[in-house]
Amino acid sequence: MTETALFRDRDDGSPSAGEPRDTIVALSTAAGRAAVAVVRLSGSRAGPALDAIAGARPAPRRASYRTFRSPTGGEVIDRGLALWLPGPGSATGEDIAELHIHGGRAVVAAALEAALSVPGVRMAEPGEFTRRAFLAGRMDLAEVEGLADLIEAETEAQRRQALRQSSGELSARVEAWRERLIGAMALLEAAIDFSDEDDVPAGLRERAQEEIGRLAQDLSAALADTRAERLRDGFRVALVGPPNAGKSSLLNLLARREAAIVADAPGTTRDVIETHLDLGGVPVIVADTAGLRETADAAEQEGVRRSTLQARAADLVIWLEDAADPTQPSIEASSALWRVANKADLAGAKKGEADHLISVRSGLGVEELIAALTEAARAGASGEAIGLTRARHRDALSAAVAALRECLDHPLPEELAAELLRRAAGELGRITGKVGVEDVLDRLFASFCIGK
Ligand SMILES: Nc1nc2c(c(=O)[nH]1)N(C=O)[C@@H](CNc1ccc(C(=O)N[C@@H](CCC(=O)O)C(=O)O)cc1)CN2
Ligand SMILES: Nc1nc2c(ncn2[C@@H]2O[C@H](COP(=O)(O)OP(=O)(O)OP(=O)(O)O)[C@@H](O)[C@H]2O)c(=O)[nH]1
Ligand SMILES: [Mg+2]
Repeated sequence: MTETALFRDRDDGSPSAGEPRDTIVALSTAAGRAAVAVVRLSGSRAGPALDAIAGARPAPRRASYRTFRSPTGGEVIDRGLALWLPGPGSATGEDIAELHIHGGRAVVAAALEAALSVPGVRMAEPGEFTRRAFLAGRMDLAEVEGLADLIEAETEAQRRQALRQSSGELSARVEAWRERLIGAMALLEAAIDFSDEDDVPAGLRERAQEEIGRLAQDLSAALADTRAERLRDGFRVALVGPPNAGKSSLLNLLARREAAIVADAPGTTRDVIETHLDLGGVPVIVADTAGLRETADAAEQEGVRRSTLQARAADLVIWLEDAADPTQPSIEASSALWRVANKADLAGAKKGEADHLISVRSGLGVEELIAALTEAARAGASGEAIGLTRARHRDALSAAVAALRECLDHPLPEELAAELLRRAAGELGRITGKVGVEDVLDRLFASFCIGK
């Protein structure tokens, strides 16, 4: 039997409850009726459980067709494929057993019950398989986050980014920065060591300072590039403008369904209505909002307030106006704003100062608008280098940059400068989870599905 090096069992052979060395089991495929379901076990009892349920362990990493039986009553539960993936070369680093069964609710329940009847096996908590992979050193924190994003990915560009992060690309980039920091620290320490002597190698301190300057620049550039985070969270577009311009009609056209109520009367929309699009692999969140106007109606006032908030939070504001009745944008947009004139089909319609002239009714100009939106979303949400995908990464990097700037802004003694570099290196270490991250871990793993 394989014991993992990390968690040894008690003398009586049974692991104690609540400790990581418990063997865990969960349904790893989605809950509910399905063609096939996978029940997965990880830990030192995974092998004995497989023996008890499937008769014997198949050869490692070879699917084998078995009859699965209840270890207590011997009743046949189902016939399916068994997998035996001994540690440490498994996803969790521990012994893993998998039962690939038919995905009916009762079959899954019986298979879980069979696994739980084996001593030392308990239900897994959300993310616990992945937590074990992290604890076994098989994945670092940024990779785990990438894996969480991979499971959440809804578009191609998101999937590619998450796969790259889960494969260690962000970690490697952060690690390269950290190594350069350590290099600069070594220069400073050499300067300290030589400071009592006459033959101080020339320019140690200067070389360190130059490298700190370059690092501060590179880290600041990475911090300023928000594209990866936008790809993860979605590129936000707000439809705002005067009442009755056709904002809800445009939203419905983009969503290809009647998501928002359209009516002849101005002031129809009050709540913000969001729809999720996939434009060229980038997730785009389009928000329809209440038409902007002075009003005595309290609900509509609140709608107008929410419109302005949406405009402020958006990566792109589409100011939709009636082509026969142009209105200057009266909104504060923190990013790009396009003027789009709608109802080109009506007499008296002019493009005027608008960037686009469209008709939701006839479809005129809509294709071009969607092409422009796709381009904007692509430009705003995907880059070549793997970027920071979470606020957590940004916070750590900002703190590192602040420490470096302090080094650059004041002529500090080497000892103090080295201390600041150590702090910066520690901040970078938080991204990959080398440094104090317990609270982060609990939150992150709780966000996983059970069985992952
Ligand atoms: N059925 C099934 N499919 C799955 C998973 C799983 O756990 N079960 N995974 C769950 O996440 C992913 C695959 N993850 C895996 C990660 C490592 C190893 C593994 O055994 N690695 C060894 C040996 C590699 C080899 O021999 O080629 C190693 O890296 O040393 C297997 C699966 C996606 N698909
Ligand atoms: N002729 C014409 N009418 C349109 C066009 N687009 C929308 N409409 C009509 O304009 C009216 C208002 O459309 P909505 O989509 O509800 O306008 P809105 O901007 O969401 O209005 P509020 O929610 O009140 O701010 C409806 O009667 C639509 O059918 C268009 O391209 N041409
Ligand atoms: Mg509307």
